[in-house]
Amino acid sequence: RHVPEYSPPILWTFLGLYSVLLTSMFTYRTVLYPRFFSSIRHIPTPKGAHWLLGHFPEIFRNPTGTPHVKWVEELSNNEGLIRYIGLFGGERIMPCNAKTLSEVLHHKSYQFVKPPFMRESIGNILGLRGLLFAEGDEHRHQRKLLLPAFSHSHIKNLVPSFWSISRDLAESITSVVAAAENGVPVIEMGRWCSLATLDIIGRAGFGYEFHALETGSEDGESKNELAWAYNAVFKPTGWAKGMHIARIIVPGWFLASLPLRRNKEVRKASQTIKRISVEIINDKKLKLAEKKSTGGGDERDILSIMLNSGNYHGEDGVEAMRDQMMTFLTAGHETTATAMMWGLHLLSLKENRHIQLRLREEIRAAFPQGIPENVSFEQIEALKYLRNVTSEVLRVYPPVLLTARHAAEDTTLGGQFIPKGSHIVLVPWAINRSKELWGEDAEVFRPERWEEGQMESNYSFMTFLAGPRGCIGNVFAKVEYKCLLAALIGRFDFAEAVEGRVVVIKSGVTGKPQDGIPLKVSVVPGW
Ligand code: HEM
Repeated sequence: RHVPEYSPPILWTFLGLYSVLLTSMFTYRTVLYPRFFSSIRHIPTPKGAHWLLGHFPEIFRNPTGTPHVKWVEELSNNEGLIRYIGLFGGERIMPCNAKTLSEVLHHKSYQFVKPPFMRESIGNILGLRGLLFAEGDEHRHQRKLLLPAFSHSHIKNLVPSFWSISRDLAESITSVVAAAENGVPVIEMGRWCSLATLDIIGRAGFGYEFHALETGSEDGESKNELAWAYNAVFKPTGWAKGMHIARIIVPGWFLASLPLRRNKEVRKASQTIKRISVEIINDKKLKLAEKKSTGGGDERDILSIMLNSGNYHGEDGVEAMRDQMMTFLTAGHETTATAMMWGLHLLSLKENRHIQLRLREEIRAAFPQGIPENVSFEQIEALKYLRNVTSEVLRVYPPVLLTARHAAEDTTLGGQFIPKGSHIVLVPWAINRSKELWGEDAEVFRPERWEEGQMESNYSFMTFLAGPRGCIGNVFAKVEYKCLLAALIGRFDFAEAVEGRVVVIKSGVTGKPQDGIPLKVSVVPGW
């Protein structure tokens, strides 16, 4: 006022003050708060966090989950919680003993909810109104309704479907091997496994035939629209990681609206999955009406249960059922296909050759007449080595490497105060490979450990998580997996296409091997 020639215009004053304020806030949030003020700063934190980028560079450089395995080891006296720092001071809490895991997964499972970023990133594919994203009473209600589709007695009835598709898979691969002109062919098995698990969830989950295997060409490509859509979404690319980082700075809705090729692909895939889900619902309605008119029986697949419950009315009901179908289609097929990829990879390694041979011996001894037309639940369950191999693959390579939760209210974990809004990271990969829980050879693929009853508690094996929000398809998946593996290992020998190839995990919704699983496949005569 007194010396106007030295006073900046009001706009500059405002912008200057605003910049000072923003810089102070940013410095406080990213540098000062996590070090000096955060109420969770005393939780053991791995060394080496960058002042601005936290542990992010280490997470970014390494395959998903591997820094977490190291931290669990380094901070072994951590009282069940480890804190690490993401980009710009974002704190993450990782529960890592039975007590804290049981609190998050069991006793307080509705206080630790699915975080908003998960809805934004995968909701469009996994169905926002389905079981995976439902919370509180809505979740309890949906889970109770759907449980009969996963009861022991129902899973037993599904074994013939699991087996017949496993046989179809073996026959398809046999044709590819037979058509090969130059010796032992190299086949990318991942695509084939994905087609088989899609057919299984179609038939066993919804009473619907996708015919994905039938339309598979020699390289495992399928003309099936749904198989295409899932392949587009789940193919392991660096994109998922890139989007994850970008989401820290830019809102998810904005990223999704950018005119990028990947966004267009995902949008098209999501529309295809939605359209086909509605077609299946309409088809099922007709079938159920026909059955009712002929006095037909009580169907227990996921879709029939929903339709018969009387809970889903009108257009809104169709939308809710469609989302549920998307949840089961996605959660129930890519996970098992990923586990199959790792299983075949592990068994094809030279150092695991004896395991593959012993497994084949067990399968052939149980079915000496050759690949059977049908098998029963009891026959599959009687194969003890198959059970050990399956459990060990699922331990060493859990398809869901890590997942997240968000504290919906102020709460505690292991006696430590956890403020509302805290980010929780659950890392099956790190728990399943913890030396404290599994011994010095935790990283080694050794099926025999399951005979020794080595599992310390239900919280040592986190592949399916646990508690009310653990995988509802746990038993379904294990039996399905055993059928697929038995049919393939019974008939074929698998060897690495390139001996000693380093297989890198690419993490998307599931942690898949980058570049798939190309294997030398040959038929072992006599089965
Ligand atoms: C090897 C195969 C499988 C693995 C490793 C697996 C793993 C998991 C994991 C880790 C979760 C918890 C995710 C989270 O809360 O963040 C989950 C949830 C779920 N899974 Fe699976 N899954 C498999 C197969 C299946 C199958 C075959 C089905 C269905 C037929 C299925 C259906 C579901 C559903 C509906 C949920 C949500 C449960 C809830 O929130 O109540 N999964 N699965």
